[in-house]
Amino acid sequence: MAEPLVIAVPKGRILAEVQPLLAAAGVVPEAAFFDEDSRALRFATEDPGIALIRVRAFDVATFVAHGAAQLGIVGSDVLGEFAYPELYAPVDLKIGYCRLSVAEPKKLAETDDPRGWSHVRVATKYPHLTAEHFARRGVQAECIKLNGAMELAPMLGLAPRIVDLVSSGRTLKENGLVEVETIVEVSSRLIVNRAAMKMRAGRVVPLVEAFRRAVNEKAAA
Ligand SMILES: Nc1ncnc2c1ncn2[C@@H]1O[C@H](COP(=O)(O)OP(=O)(O)OP(=O)(O)O)[C@@H](O)[C@H]1O
Ligand SMILES: O=P(O)(O)OC[C@H]1O[C@H](OP(=O)(O)OP(=O)(O)O)[C@H](O)[C@@H]1O
Repeated sequence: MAEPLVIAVPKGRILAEVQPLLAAAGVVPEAAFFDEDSRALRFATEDPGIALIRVRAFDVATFVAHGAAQLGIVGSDVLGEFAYPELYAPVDLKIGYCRLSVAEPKKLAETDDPRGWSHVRVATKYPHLTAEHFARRGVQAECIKLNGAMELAPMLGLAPRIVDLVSSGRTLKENGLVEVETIVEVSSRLIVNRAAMKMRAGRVVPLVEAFRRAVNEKAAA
């Protein structure tokens, strides 16, 4: 029998929204998959032809781009940051809604005018998307790469501004920051390795269609 298809799923915040979608697409993982205390990383499903792996959000794209997993679920922020040509993103899963924004301390925003910026120093997990955004605006961006807790950067003098994901705005508010510019709206996507889409079309295409149907049914409900 052929090796099972591997679907890479992010652990952390999107997982709760992914679970009903997997079920609606007919992917039923073993119980340990839903157990946060499980240390396992690879999980069987009811279909011996499909396995799941649970990895960090940024690593989903890497596993799928290199063909170590054939499909994955990942935010469009991560896709934009890496821009892997090996990835095809056929379905917007309509979960994980947020936006990538520029933020700065409330006090600075009172007098600041983003239209006047010629150079900015920002702390971010997204140096490529940030540099692209500012380059389009003719602003030179100096990015300091962090992997989390960007909100600390302005108050500790690491960088006066940050570029981070915003949803409710609560994290910014609780850290004395305000949003001054939206870079891009974000949602999660189903991604597929382009070679797997061709070579294993018989298994991959029906699975992609099952996810597409699951999203449409949820939207219609
Ligand atoms: N506040 C949010 N609301 C909705 N979706 C979000 C939010 N924050 C992040 N996301 C989505 O979830 C994905 C994972 O988020 P994030 O990188 O914050 O997770 P994490 O669990 O901290 O990951 P890691 O620990 O691997 O760095 C993001 O790529 C984005 O697409
Ligand atoms: O506008 P809000 O609703 O407050 O959401 C924004 C926060 O969500 C994300 O972090 P997450 O909670 O995933 O934790 P992280 O710091 O581990 O990335 C993001 O990096 C912000 O910090």
